[in-house]
Amino acid sequence: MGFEEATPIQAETIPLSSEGKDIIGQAQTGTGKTAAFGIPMLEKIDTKSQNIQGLIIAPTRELAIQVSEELDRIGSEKRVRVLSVYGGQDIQRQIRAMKKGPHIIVGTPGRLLDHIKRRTLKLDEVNTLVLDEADEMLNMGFIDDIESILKNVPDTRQTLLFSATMPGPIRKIADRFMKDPVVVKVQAKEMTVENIEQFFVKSHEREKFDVLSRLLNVQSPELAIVFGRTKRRVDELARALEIRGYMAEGIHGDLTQAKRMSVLKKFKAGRIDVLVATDVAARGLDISGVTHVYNYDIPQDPESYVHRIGRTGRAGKKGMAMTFVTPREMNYLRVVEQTTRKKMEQMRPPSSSEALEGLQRAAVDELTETVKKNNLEEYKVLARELVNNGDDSLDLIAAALKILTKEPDETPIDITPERPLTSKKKSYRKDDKKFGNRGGNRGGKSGGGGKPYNSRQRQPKRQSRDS
Ligand SMILES: Nc1ncnc2c1ncn2[C@@H]1O[C@H](COP(=O)(O)OP(=O)(O)OP(=O)(O)O)[C@@H](O)[C@H]1O
Ligand SMILES: [Mg+2]
Repeated sequence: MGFEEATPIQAETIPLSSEGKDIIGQAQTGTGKTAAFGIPMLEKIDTKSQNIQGLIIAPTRELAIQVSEELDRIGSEKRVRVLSVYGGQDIQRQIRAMKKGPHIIVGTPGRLLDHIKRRTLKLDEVNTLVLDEADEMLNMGFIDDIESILKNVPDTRQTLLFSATMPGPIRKIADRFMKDPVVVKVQAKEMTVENIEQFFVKSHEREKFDVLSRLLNVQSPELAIVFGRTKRRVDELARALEIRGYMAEGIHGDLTQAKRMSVLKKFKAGRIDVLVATDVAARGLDISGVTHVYNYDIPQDPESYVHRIGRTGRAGKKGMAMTFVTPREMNYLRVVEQTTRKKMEQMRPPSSSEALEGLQRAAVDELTETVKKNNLEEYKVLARELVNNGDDSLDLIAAALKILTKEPDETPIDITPERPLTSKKKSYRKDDKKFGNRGGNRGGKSGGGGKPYNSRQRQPKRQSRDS
């Protein structure tokens, strides 16, 4: 796969895992945790057997698919069969695939449980279990589902639990499902990746969209993800960006699975370059070329921040993260900073002339790229004619640039305002019930906030992304 050396989390956990130990593994986003649990699991598989020997549970469908693809690649020489099962896909098709004797199953909790109830999934030969993004599954209220699934997995199994964040309540999972786990925490000064430059942009709710447009124009990301708080937000933003001429589409849990997959596919192929998403895309997704992450709405908890911005700056690459914060949410920003132990630098919103300049620079880049490609023969005759006609070549280039420049589109856009997150002081302790607001039927409403960890236990189920 072109890997030259093990990443620290791989170097530390693979030997332990091969000895059969239960492991809680924590390391920053994009540092190869998938292979860290995947390689020893693949090593153990007996390919002569037709039984399922490895089970991986992941919080979202797209992540389940991605993990199964990565394991498939690593295990292809050995001919290990890996199958993903998740909600929104035809269950009969999954049942047929199950009959081909996969060695490893990667699934989302809801669908795994469904198969267990239908008796189409036999887990009694599973010797390795992985909970990827374990803390998120706890947030989403999947712990009872996981418990039910694990009743079907032998107690003698090895259990591995991985995430970039391990908030306190994760202990609950460890106590319930693991045996003397070794905690491996890759030591890092900050919880976020150093290669990601982190900024915040102070902006009033009603100005956010123009600020976003200008930032996109100035920064010209290769691929960008814009995170919004709710599904409605994502729909509105994606449409508004399209109106302004960006190639953008939204992804969230209310779309059909076919749509979710096609949007993601287009994004990976660069046929859209802005993906607007709810937290459904915050965890685990590994998409190369994502250079910028914009938190259009500040995330509701610090872990979500860590994972969202971790969609860029992966495997040693550089990235940039911009978090929009309304004046009333400044408090909240500090809570995030305290958790990540990293200060965000304030960025001034670009002016419209800076935005224009950004677009002009993009035109210059396009022009010089085209010169580099050097297949201009067919145009040189005309070019020579133009120059010989006496027009100044500087004027000619300037005209070409003017035509190439996609001038800023300032079409007025109407985005439904979101209420700001309540400040730490207001919501924490005095009125802890507010945390219950998280989730809601739009996939995470505003409200809630404050202290990140200990308030979690009382939260009701966040809306399922898995159904
Ligand atoms: N040893 C390695 N050397 C180089 N690249 C690697 C190595 N191991 C994994 N990678 C690549 O690094 C990228 C990130 O890996 P992966 O998705 O497993 O990260 P992660 O730690 O699970 O991140 P997240 O916390 O966001 O889920 C992937 O493209 C993966 O193929
Ligand atoms: Mg991962």
